[in-house]
Parts: sequence; structure tokens; C-alpha cells
Amino acid sequence: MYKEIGKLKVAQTLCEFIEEEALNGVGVDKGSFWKGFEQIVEEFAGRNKSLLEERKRLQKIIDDWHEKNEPFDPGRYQSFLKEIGYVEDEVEDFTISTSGVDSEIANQSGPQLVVPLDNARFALNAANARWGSLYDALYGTDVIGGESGEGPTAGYNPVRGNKVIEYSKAFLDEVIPLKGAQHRQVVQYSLSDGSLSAKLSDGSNTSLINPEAFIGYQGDAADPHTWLFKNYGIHIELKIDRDDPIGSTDEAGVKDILLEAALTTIMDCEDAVAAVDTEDKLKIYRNWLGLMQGTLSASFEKEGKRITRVLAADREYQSANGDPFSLKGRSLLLVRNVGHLMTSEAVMTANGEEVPEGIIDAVVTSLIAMHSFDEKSAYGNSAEKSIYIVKPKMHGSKEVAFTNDLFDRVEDLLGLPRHTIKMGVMDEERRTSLNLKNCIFEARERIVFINTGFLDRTGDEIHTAMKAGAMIRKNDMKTANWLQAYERSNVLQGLLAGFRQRAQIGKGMWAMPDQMKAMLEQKINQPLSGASTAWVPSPTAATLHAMHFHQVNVQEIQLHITGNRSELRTQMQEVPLSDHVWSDKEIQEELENNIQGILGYVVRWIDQGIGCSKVPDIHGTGLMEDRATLRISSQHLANWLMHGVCTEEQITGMLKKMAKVVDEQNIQDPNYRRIGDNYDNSLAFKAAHELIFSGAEQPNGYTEPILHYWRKEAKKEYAKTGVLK
Ligand SMILES: CC(=O)SCCNC(=O)CCNC(=O)[C@H](O)C(C)(C)COP(=O)(O)OP(=O)(O)OC[C@H]1O[C@@H](n2cnc3c(N)ncnc32)[C@H](O)[C@@H]1OP(=O)(O)O
Ligand SMILES: O=CC(=O)O
Ligand SMILES: [Mg+2]
Repeated sequence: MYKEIGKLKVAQTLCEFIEEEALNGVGVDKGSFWKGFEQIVEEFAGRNKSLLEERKRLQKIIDDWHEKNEPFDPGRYQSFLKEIGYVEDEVEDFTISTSGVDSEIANQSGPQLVVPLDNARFALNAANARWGSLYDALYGTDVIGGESGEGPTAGYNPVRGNKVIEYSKAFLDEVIPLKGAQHRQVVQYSLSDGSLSAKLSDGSNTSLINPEAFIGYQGDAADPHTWLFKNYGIHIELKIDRDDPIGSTDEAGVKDILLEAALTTIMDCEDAVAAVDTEDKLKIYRNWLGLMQGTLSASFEKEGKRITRVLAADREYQSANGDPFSLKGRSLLLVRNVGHLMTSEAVMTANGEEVPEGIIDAVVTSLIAMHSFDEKSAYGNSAEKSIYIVKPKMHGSKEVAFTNDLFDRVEDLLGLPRHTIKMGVMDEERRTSLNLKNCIFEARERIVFINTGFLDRTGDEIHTAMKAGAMIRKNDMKTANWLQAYERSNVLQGLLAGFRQRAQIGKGMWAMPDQMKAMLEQKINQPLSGASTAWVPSPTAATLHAMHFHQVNVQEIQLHITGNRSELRTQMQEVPLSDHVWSDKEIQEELENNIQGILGYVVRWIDQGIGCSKVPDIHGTGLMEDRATLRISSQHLANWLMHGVCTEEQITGMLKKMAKVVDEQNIQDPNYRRIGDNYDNSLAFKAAHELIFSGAEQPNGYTEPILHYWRKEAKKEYAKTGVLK
């Protein structure tokens, strides 16, 4: 049901949501809102379409070039990309001038959590992941090994617990060291003349090597129960409780160590969700509204208990000299809008065309964010009263300029001061990486981050050169020259544009949510490379990754980053082709792995509307799969198929084989629809099939059009029959 408002047709439910909930109390009247919205659609919908046409035009020219230019000649290729405007002429040097940026983004370095915004339980957990228990994160993951009785057991395992304590105190020795002693020797922490004094087991006293690291406490000054430390701009709480089951076994009464973890969280409306219609969009918008008003809650059963989760309060302390102060209890929230590709039925033009979804997201998520400015909001989000929108999947600087202009108009519509809406630019398409300087320039007054979304970026790498030849194996992409150059070039470009202490330079997702030991070993390389933030898939990962930001002084590292931009740009244009002749076993492995990932992800997307899942690979390692990883797998298979590395029959056979494996993996899920004996009917199976076999023709290799189509079919089927085929 639609309501005609001026020249727009707005879904009745969206209209009611906007008028009764989103516009309520923000000082924008509904008449001018709809009038302004209509003008924005008139001004931007056509321009959006032209940008998509330009993507198509360039891809066609590139495809034709590859068909005519065999063998591939890198020198000629680079001149060609420049000639066709794919590589842009660069603007003069400049520095960004974004103002009103919260300290979590401008001054602090730490993990960035991402969470699907359609899941209120997860979203609340993410917002509260500003602080995380190091003891829980270590105890609950593989960081502590399973040797000599240290493994997890049904109840509390004191051997494992002791390992956790040992590990955590060694971490304290590293980041807030004591003079001539270790934290495990302490029997009592106390306040002495405004400083921390530590009494050791031999009866002597010591203090911190860097006394300024101690900045406050909670509890009675004579015996505080919480000690607050600051190191490289982020905080650590040492919790004391001698009556606690853990604290009572600890000589100093330490019951836990809390780390400031997810400084920022991206509430995702894009690749981690499955939103195909107005109903889905409304669920997302309502959760965002609840977060901005501070009232969101989620009730659920966990381990036999009913839990209601709400947003965490700020944390109150006394400084060493007794002055009260507080720290934020919640992550600073950013919202990732969708990109420029898709349109939504939620708003239609008078001639029956769907409006670009990115335009609707920009207007509605900004409007909703205004609720966090309201005094009545239970918890404000941005101390600077800024709105943070992350914009994904933009190709080149004209698309960034489009978003920048759109944000200007949204600010005018909502009566917000210019550049209230900040922009995070995902550097995740090849045309953006190669023209990053120009892209940043277009958003220079509102940009707050660039982030290497290497997953989408890999999908785009494959699709752009689809016709050039067979690509290297998927896992080899991570070490390929183009990717290394892209990661370095992003940091360098951000620093040259003045991002240090103004904006985030972010790095991509750790996509193995259960492999925390490996994460601790490898993800330190991201801050070491100059990134002030990096993505994590869960609050636990945020807590553990926070340790890296205590070990690495990112702001100091950023002062010493150098590199040759033009060399990096040349390397980025190296196409990851391979002339290797793979053995049957290698081909089999690659197909199994990609197809298992595709099916495992798609079946939950299509049948259950879940946009981000943990799916085991062929070695049984759970991998975070979202639309970007799906893009890689489907594009990779389409590429190998196109160049004869594998046949249609091999892929079809493997789809059937893996369908049975995926059924087994989901055996515990009561909502799961089997696909292994249902190939001809399963809509999810059809979607997976199409993603591979029509992969080469998909716009920039994106998976959205096919996923949306089949999910809508599944919803229709469900509405009609109450079950899925
Ligand atoms: C390329 C890109 O665009 S990457 C960006 C998109 N990716 C993401 O957003 C990743 C988000 N992460 C997730 O959705 C999940 O962590 C998954 C799907 C990877 C794994 O989910 P699950 O298998 O359900 O996780 P698992 O069972 O280990 O843990 C669930 C618990 O962790 C919490 N949790 C897991 N991930 C998150 C998260 N991102 N934010 C908040 N809480 C989370 C859940 O709230 C739940 O705890 P609860 O029972 O107290 O509510
Ligand atoms: O959005 C992130 C990515 O890697 O893609
Ligand atoms: Mg992405």
C-alpha cells in the first residue's frame, strides 16, 4: 500500500514510521520534509542512474580491450586505463578540513566493530562493546591453549583460569609496568598521595614506571574497587573484589581486567543484512531509532535465563585528586548506508520507478540520528553532535562528489549545519583505490575515514579483469602484489591528506571469528602499518584486538610512514592473472571451498533473511561470510568457468555435493530448509547457481540483484503457503 505525497509514492508503513516516529520531536515539519525529500529525489535519482551507466560503460570498454589485447601487456594496459578516464588526473595536494569530529575517531586508536543493524540483540551488544572483559575474552577463546589441563571444561576450569590471569597480568606488565616488579607479585593496590602504590608479596612497595598512566578510580579512596589507567589514549580498568569467586583466589583481589575495546561501531544497513523490501528496511530503521533515542532493548533466552539487554550507561570515576569525571560506556556509532546500486520499493517516483536506496538511506538514517542530539535521548551518541555515515562501494571521485552533494541537500532538508553529516569512504572498489586522492578531495570537508574493505575490493579486482584470463586462487589474493600495494597506498594517501589526528585510517575485517589466537598474532600488523582502526567481527574480538592498540603507538607510527605513491599505483594495476596449470586436486579444492561458502551463506540469506553468517570452510574453520565474501567466491568461479579452468558440469556436480554438506552443517537449526535433496525446488539453490553461472554479467560482480530477487521470491512463497519450497 502506497500513499501519494506530492510526486512521490511512499509505502504506507514507511510513511507512518517517518511521520509518527522519525519526525517526532526533531523540529522538522512533515510538509517541508516530504517536499524536500521529493526535491532530493528529483535532483539525485537521475544523477545516480548516470553514475551506474558510467560504471557499465567503463566495464564494457575494459572487457573489449581484454578481448582484443591478448597477451596482456601491463604497460599498454596502464596507458589505456588513463586514456579512458578510469584512472583520473589528480588534483593538487590538499589537506582535509573536517571539523566537529569526536575524539574516538580523531584522537583515539582502537578496534572498530561491525554489526548487522537488523539484529537488535547483536546491535545492543555491539554498542555496549566499548568495554570488554579481558578475562572472559581469553577464557572463552582459543588464545589459551588446550594443553596440560588448560582446555575448556563444562564448569569453571581453574587451570585455564590461572592461565588467563597469568596472561592478563603479563599484558599489564607490558603496557602499565611497575618499577622493578610484576603485577603478579602485587598483593594490594592502594592510593598514596594521589598515585598508585603496589604492595608486593615480599612486603615491599612499588609504583608505576609511568605514574601518569593511573588516572582515576571507583569506590572508596581508602580501598578502591576499580583502578583506571590510560595508555596511548585508551583505557584499562583493573577490578578488585576479594569476595568474588575469581577475586578471592587472587592475591591482589583482582577479579577482572576490562579493556576499552570497540571505540567505534558500524551499524550496518549494507552487506551484513538481508533487506529486500520496506518491511526489512523498517526493521533496520527502527533499531537505529532505538539506538539514537537510547531506548532500544532486546529480550531473549540465554542459557535457560530470560535476559533483557539495554544500552550501557557511562562510567563514573574520581580522578586521583578526587574530582569526578566520566567515560563513555558505549561505542561511538556510525551507520553504513547502502551503496549507489540498488533501488527500493519503499519510495517510488510518480512514473512508478523505485528510488535509489542509497538516497532513502541518506535521508532516513540522518533524520533518525537527530534523535541522539535531543536532550531527551537517554544516551547521546556524538559529543560533537555529528552524524557518521559510512558509504560503501563507490567507484571513483564523481561518485564521492555525488554523495557529498546528497549529504549537503539532506542537511538543508533537516536544517542541520553544513557538514554535520560526516562521511566514511570505503576504499573497496578498484576505481576508488586508484583515484583515492581525488575521492578524498571531493569529501574533504566531511570525510572521517577511509577503510580498506579488501573483501569487496578483491571481488572488484576479479570482475574488472574478468575477461583478461584466469585468476590466481582465492586465498592467494591476500598476498598478491596489487593487494599489498592497495593497503599501503591507502594509508599513505590518508596521511598525505592530513588524516593524522583528524580522521580514521581503517583496515579490514578479521573474517575468522573463532580463530582468536591467530588474530592476536596477525592483526597487530594493521596498527603497525599505520591504521588507527581495524574491523573486528565480534565484541570478543574487539576486546582482544584492543591489546594491539596498547602495544602499538599508532600516532607515532603514522609520523614515519613513507612510500612512493606512483610506484604503488603501478603495482595496484598488476592484474592477478595466473598461467599456472592447476592439478585436478587443486581445482577440486578451490571449487569445494568456494561453493561450500556460497551455499552455506546463501541458504540462510534466501530462506531466513540472515545477511551475515559463520560458515565452515572445507577444513571446518568457521568463516564470517557476508555479501562481499560472496562476491569474491562467485566472481572467482565465474572467472575460472569463463577461462576453462573448470567446466559447467564440475560446478553443477559440486553444487549438489556441497548442498548435502551444508545440510549436515545446519542439522541443529530448526528453521533450516534442506537443499541437498531439493535442488529443483530450493530457491536458495537456484540463487547460488545463478550467482555463479551469471556471475560474469552481474554489474561489477555484485550479488545484490540476484540475492534480492530470490529472497523476494522466498518471501512471496512463504506469504502464500506458510512454508518454503
Ligand atoms: C566485508 C564486510 O562488509 S565485513 C562487515 C560485515 N560483517 C559483520 O558485520 C560481522 C558481524 N558479525 C556477526 O554477524 C557474527 O559475529 C557472525 C555471523 C560472524 C558469527 O555469529 P554467531 O555464529 O552467531 O556468533 P557466536 O555464536 O560465536 O556468538 C554470538 C554471540 O556473540 C555476539 N556477537 C557476535 N557478533 C557480534 C557483533 N558483531 N556485534 C555484537 N555482538 C556480536 C552475539 O550478541 C551473541 O552474544 P549473545 O548471545 O550474548 O547475544
Ligand atoms: O566492507 C568491507 C569489505 O571488505 O568489503
Ligand atoms: Mg565491503
